[in-house]
Parts: sequence; C-alpha cells; structure tokens
Amino acid sequence: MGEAPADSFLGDFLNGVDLKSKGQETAICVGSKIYVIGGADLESTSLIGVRIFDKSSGEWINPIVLGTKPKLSNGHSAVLLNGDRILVIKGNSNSDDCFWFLEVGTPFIGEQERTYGNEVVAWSKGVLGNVEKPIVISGPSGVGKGTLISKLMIEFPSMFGFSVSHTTRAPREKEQNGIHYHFSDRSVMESDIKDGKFLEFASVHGNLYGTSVEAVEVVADAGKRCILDIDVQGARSVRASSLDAIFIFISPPSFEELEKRLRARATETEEQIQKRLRNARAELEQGQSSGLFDHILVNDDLESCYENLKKILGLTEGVKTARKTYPELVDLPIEHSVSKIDQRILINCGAAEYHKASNNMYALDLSLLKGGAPGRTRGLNLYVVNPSTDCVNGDNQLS
Ligand SMILES: Nc1nc2c(ncn2[C@@H]2O[C@H](COP(=O)(O)OP(=O)(O)O)[C@@H](O)[C@H]2O)c(=O)[nH]1
Ligand SMILES: Nc1ncnc2c1ncn2[C@@H]1O[C@H](COP(=O)(O)OP(=O)(O)O)[C@@H](O)[C@H]1O
Repeated sequence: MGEAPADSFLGDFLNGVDLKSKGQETAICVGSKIYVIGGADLESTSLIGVRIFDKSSGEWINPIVLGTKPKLSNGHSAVLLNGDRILVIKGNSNSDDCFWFLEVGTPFIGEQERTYGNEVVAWSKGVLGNVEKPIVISGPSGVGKGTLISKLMIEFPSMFGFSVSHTTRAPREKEQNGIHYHFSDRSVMESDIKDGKFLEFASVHGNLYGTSVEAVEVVADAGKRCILDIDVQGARSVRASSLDAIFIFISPPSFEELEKRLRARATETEEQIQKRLRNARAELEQGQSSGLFDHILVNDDLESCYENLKKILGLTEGVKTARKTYPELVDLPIEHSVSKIDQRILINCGAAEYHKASNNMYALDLSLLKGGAPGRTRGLNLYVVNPSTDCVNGDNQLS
C-alpha cells in the first residue's frame, strides 16, 4: 500500500466521537497509529479488514489479525475504549453479531507482538448478558474427572457444555472424534497453535493436548457454562489468560486407590499406566500446593464428591436450566450514531420511521466487561433508553 500524509488521510473521514468514518471504513487514532477498519480483508472480501497507518513513518502496515473476524456489513461505527481496544458496532446485524472488539494494545496483544515480532490486532466477539464462569477441572489420570463431569452433564444437560480438546493421542475404544476429543495430527495441531487458535496447550504423558478458542466459544455461544478437563499446566495457562474461570482440583483419597482405579479402567497399556502414575505424583504436589486452584475436592466416595462439586457450583435442588440473561434482540440500522459516556455507549438509531429497529436509542453498559481476545468479550449489558423518562444527569449516570 502507498504512503499518505496523516493529515490529508484523516481529512477524508468524517468527524465524530473518537470516530472518523468514510463509507464502510472507520479510522481510529491510537497514539501515533491510525487503525482503519473496514474495506477488504486480505483473506476474504466478505470479512472486515484492518490496516494501520503509522503517522511517524508515514507507512501503511498490514497487521497480523488474530481471532474470528466479523463479517462485513454496509456500515459500522467504532469507538476507542481505554486506549487499548476498539468497540465496533455493526449496522443491520442482530444483537449476537452486532458488537465486536478489536484489541490493539491490551496485554494479550503485547504478548502476541513479542511472539510474532510484528504488529498484531485481535478480534473478539461481544456477547450480551452474563454466562457464568467456565469451570476448569484438573487432577491426575484416573482420579475420576471424566466420571464427575459426565454426571454433571447428564443431570444438567442444558446448563453445561464440555470443551472438546484437541489431542495427538490415539482414541480409546469407546471414544468418538469430536465428542470426547478432536483427535489430531501433531503437525496440524502445532500449526494451529502457531496461528493463535489455541487458548492453551501442553504436553501431557508424551502427547500434545490443547483447548482451542473455538471449543470454549461454541459452548458459551449456546448459552451454556463451559467445563474444561485439562492438566495442571493447562490450568496455569488458563489462569494467565483472559478467561475468567473457577479452578477445581480433584484429588484421590490415596495414591494406592488412584493406581487401582487406573488399572481397573483398563484403557492404558502397562507402560502408559506407569507413565501416568509417575506424572500423578508431580501433579498432586503442584495441584495441592500451588494456590492455583480455588477448590480441592477429594474423590473418595463418588456420590459425596459429586454433591460437593454441585455445592461449589451453586447447584441446589430445583436448578436445572441455564440462567440465560440475554436481553431482547436488536437490529441496529446501518445509519446510527454513537456517543460515549464513561462506561456507557449511547446508540442513537435516528427517527423510527426510517429503519426497522423497534427502538430509537439504546445504551450499552460496558462496566462489567470480562474476557476478550482470543475468546469472547462478555458481560455487555444492552438496554433501551426511553428519552421521555430516562435522562443523562451531570454525573454521567443514566437514570
Ligand atoms: N492442558 C491440557 N490438558 C488436557 C486437555 N485435554 C485433556 N487434558 C489432560 O490430559 C491428561 C490426559 O487425558 P486423557 O488422555 O484423556 O487421560 P485420562 O485423564 O487418564 O482420562 C488429563 O490430565 C487431562 O485433564 C487440554 O486441552 N489441555
Ligand atoms: N469415587 C470413585 N470411587 C471408585 N471408582 C471411581 C470413583 N470415581 C471414578 N472412579 C472410576 O475410576 C476410573 C477412572 O475415572 P475417570 O473418570 O476415567 O478418571 P479421569 O477422567 O480423571 O482420568 C473409572 O473406571 C471410574 O469409573
């Protein structure tokens, strides 16, 4: 791409609140860089593209773009938040495809830029409402993690979803691809890890295991609470990631009992059993002493351990369905304007007769934002503003 002096470049865009737009493109200034969002993506013309104009060098940069990219719409608006991420609001889209975040300076981006040695930006889709925190379950092989998770999924089918990991280990007799694991080639998995498609990965008992961003997202998008069965190294990586989760370590009543269960399961060769038992000692030590886990449960009697697990998860009698807190669906018109007041974004749809959105003004509360790239940005609260009864007072409070 050619060079363009910054001022003449910005002159092509309309002025707005932190927002300059030109047809289907918006330009947002962050420090010495201008992020131009819209237009053709390098991979596909149906996706929103991102390029950066560096004011200090006068050069255009094509950054590495991580995360799922949003589909192009006829118009969007963009607002800079906290100087490190850009909220993109797409017109003519349903509420589940309306709000996107382009991270440009978050700690995640800093980390990725160090890895890639290149300019990086990352998309994450904004999710309305509050799905409860994912649950990370760790513990040595044979302790009963899978058994406890199956019990939860059977008793609460609409509430929990399992994060299906990728692994390079061979399937066991009753395991199905895509249900228990995505059984993968090491080279494919390694290349996907390099492309930023994994939330975490680890080498466990000689094989590669990993949680893809997608595995967690599909569960959350279905409005379900995600359960991850991963090893202690994976739990540590998730703790350091943007995924805000509850961490539970399952411990055996004794090492002898663990060995008994592992042998009785009869799914591993003697050599594999020996390897798992060796690793179990280290895992038990780390799991119980690292402070990484919020809860440690001893799986002695299965039923009482299961009851304790349910207590931790707040599952009392009568709670059987997912508590979905999604607000009504909205379909914002292409022509809309946005303004930012503290942690709230006001979206003005203009006169009702010109568009099919059923309301004129919405407020998007961002004060409880959680997560972010490479996963989803959650906790968006959208509500209708009634101008005749609601007002924005001097403290910038919408009341
Ligand atoms: N880090 C990480 N560990 C995983 C993942 N999936 C499974 N594991 C862990 O890998 C270990 C071996 O799992 P598996 O081969 O199914 O054997 P099992 O634990 O004996 O049933 C267990 O500690 C799992 O928790 C993953 O996606 N990431
Ligand atoms: N509390 C328990 N008491 C006795 N056996 C158990 C208990 N929990 C699980 N098991 C058995 O131990 C074996 C290992 O359990 P599994 O859920 O496969 O462990 P993990 O997923 O942690 O590797 C299985 O045969 C399972 O039926």
